[in-house]
Amino acid sequence: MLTAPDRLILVIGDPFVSAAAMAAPLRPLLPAGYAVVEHDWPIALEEAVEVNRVVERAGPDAARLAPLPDLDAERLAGVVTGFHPLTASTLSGWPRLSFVATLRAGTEHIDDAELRRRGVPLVNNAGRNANAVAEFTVASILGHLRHVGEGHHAIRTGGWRPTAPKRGYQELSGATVGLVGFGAVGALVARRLRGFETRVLVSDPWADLSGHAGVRGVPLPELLREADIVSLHARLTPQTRHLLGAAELDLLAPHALLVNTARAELVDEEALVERVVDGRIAGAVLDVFGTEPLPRDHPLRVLPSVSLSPHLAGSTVQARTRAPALLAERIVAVLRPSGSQVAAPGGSLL
Ligand SMILES: NC(=O)C1=CN([C@@H]2O[C@H](COP(=O)(O)OP(=O)(O)OC[C@H]3O[C@@H](n4cnc5c(N)ncnc54)[C@H](O)[C@@H]3O)[C@@H](O)[C@H]2O)C=CC1
Ligand SMILES: O=C(O)C(=O)COP(=O)(O)O
Repeated sequence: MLTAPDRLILVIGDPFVSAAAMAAPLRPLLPAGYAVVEHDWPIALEEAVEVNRVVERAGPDAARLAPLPDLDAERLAGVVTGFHPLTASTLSGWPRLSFVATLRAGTEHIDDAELRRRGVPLVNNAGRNANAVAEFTVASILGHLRHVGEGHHAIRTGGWRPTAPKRGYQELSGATVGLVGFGAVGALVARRLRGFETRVLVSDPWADLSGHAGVRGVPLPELLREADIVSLHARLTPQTRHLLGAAELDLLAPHALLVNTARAELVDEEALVERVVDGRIAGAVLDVFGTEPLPRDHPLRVLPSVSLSPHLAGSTVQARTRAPALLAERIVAVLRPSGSQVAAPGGSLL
């Protein structure tokens, strides 16, 4: 006889990945007695991005939230969200949660203090698009050094070779690259760089560098002084905001290139612009900005020594396809009975 499932899992999709795509790999892995309720976040991509920027800066309570379905809270065992924020007040209406999960690696959009207090594990999706970001980082460094964008633009606008670049066309091989942050993305960037015969310096107070051949851990000031290319891969937290302020930027060599595919607020953007304008820093490669989309009259738009991309580093077909399956495995590990991998109470599994 068929009985109604007594435990529900709410899956909240977003404009990047639908609830159906998120739920598909999870459903067949769930133990008996669980049912999935799919709910799409009915807002446009632009607004979703804006809500998430607000959340990353100010925490989930600052977001404008779309209403979630009215479910029997006593039966709600888990919630899976993409970028949709989950505030303390939303979570407090669900007293029987066994887990909360997000398709993202970052968990800024979830009030984890509330979960920690209740001992509910928060499952995140570390590394879901790390390869996408790592490849993009290396590609945009190479593109910048060889002026690929300018060449393309020159041909598109009826010309041929672009105006000769000030420092000529540079090779990556032989350069000293400094990675600030050595988590999922930073470690992969180091691996991808190995084939280019670069010297790699790392500054990350918490990373274990053993097992990573060819990288040397150094204090941040040393990295900033020595690197030809500094690439940022730390997460944005209150502690890492303006990790590179004016004083740190002044340690960079005059020929140095600053690369940021992580978060704009890791750097004092105004101080960076000033230094690129007056030539104290040779150039920058930026995928992330204090305001996105970048305002039309922003000085970065016209600086010749800066290569820009519209927050694209993590967006690949492979990353989006891989993420729901990767997360489903991680959720099921939390739901499994004792003896299997279980997150620390209130902690993140990964
Ligand atoms: N542009 C894009 O499309 C995307 C950007 N990102 C960004 O890429 C960055 C890296 O992401 P993941 O590698 O997944 O993060 P992760 O959490 O795996 O690694 C971050 C690392 O930063 C380190 N860290 C913390 N404080 C530090 C400090 N003061 N100095 C140096 N290192 C410090 C941590 O120890 C950790 O190893 C994040 O900012 C993330 O938001 C991620 C995905 C897409
Ligand atoms: O910055 C982006 O575009 C991201 O995709 C961040 O996602 P994450 O939290 O690293 O999974």
